[in-house]
Amino acid sequence: MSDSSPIFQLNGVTQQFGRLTALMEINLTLYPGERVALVGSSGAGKSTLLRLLNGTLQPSQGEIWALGYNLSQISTQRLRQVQRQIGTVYQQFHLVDNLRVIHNVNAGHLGRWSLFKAALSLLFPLEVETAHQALTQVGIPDKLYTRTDQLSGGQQQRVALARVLIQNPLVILADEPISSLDPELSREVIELLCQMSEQGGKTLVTSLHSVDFALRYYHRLIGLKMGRILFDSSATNVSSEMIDQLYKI
Ligand SMILES: Nc1ncnc2c1ncn2[C@@H]1O[C@H](COP(=O)(O)OP(=O)(O)OP(=O)(O)O)[C@@H](O)[C@H]1O
Repeated sequence: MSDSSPIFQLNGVTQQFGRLTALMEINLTLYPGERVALVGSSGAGKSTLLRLLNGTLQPSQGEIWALGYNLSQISTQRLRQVQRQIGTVYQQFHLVDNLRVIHNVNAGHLGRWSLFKAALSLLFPLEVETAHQALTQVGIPDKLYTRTDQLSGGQQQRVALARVLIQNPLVILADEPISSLDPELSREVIELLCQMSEQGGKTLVTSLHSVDFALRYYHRLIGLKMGRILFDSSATNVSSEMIDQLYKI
């Protein structure tokens, strides 16, 4: 894959859940280093699109290419290799609450570590300095040994970001990463995500309910409405009419 090859390409992708069509005939190309926000009402298909991109969902129709591979035609082993290059951050953090922070951060190594090493690290934490550095980058270095469920929501989302830093993927997908945070923490988390994308040259795709954040921090906005792409535009070209149309019932 050359630097300018698409990182994702979707050709005629439709996603059905029983009789419900969550996404309809999506054609989309995303390039390395792009910062893309997915916006649209609840149920528009944003999370479904992210699950298709990280290969946790297979499309009902169409093709998904990620990092040069057609996801429905590769071996399980190759799929795991591709997925190692795609880090996902979720609204509900997806952390193990009763473990200390260091173990949740070290989960970023899991795609590379053997089962033995992973089990050993639960008893005697490995790569402590690397975990500490990642936590320093997200602003909570002192929480290394705190139990995860003793942290605030904003701090837990930072732990999830530190885990992605450790995973060091080519792509970061973030599914409504700020919906359970207050406006100030939301801004900090979005700024951290953008910083991670910018410093590492990583592609960032984020689903967001806040159009303001999308316009302020992202290069490209994709407006999804009832499973279709209503617009796909640079942030500077998104007009208030386009936003009104997106949220109009
Ligand atoms: N596993 C599933 N089984 C059945 N229906 C599903 C499933 N996942 C999503 N859907 C449906 O697909 C549609 C799109 O859902 P999706 O979660 O992608 O929307 P969204 O834009 O992310 O919404 P929100 O902003 O509320 O998270 C919705 O109608 C949802 O109920």
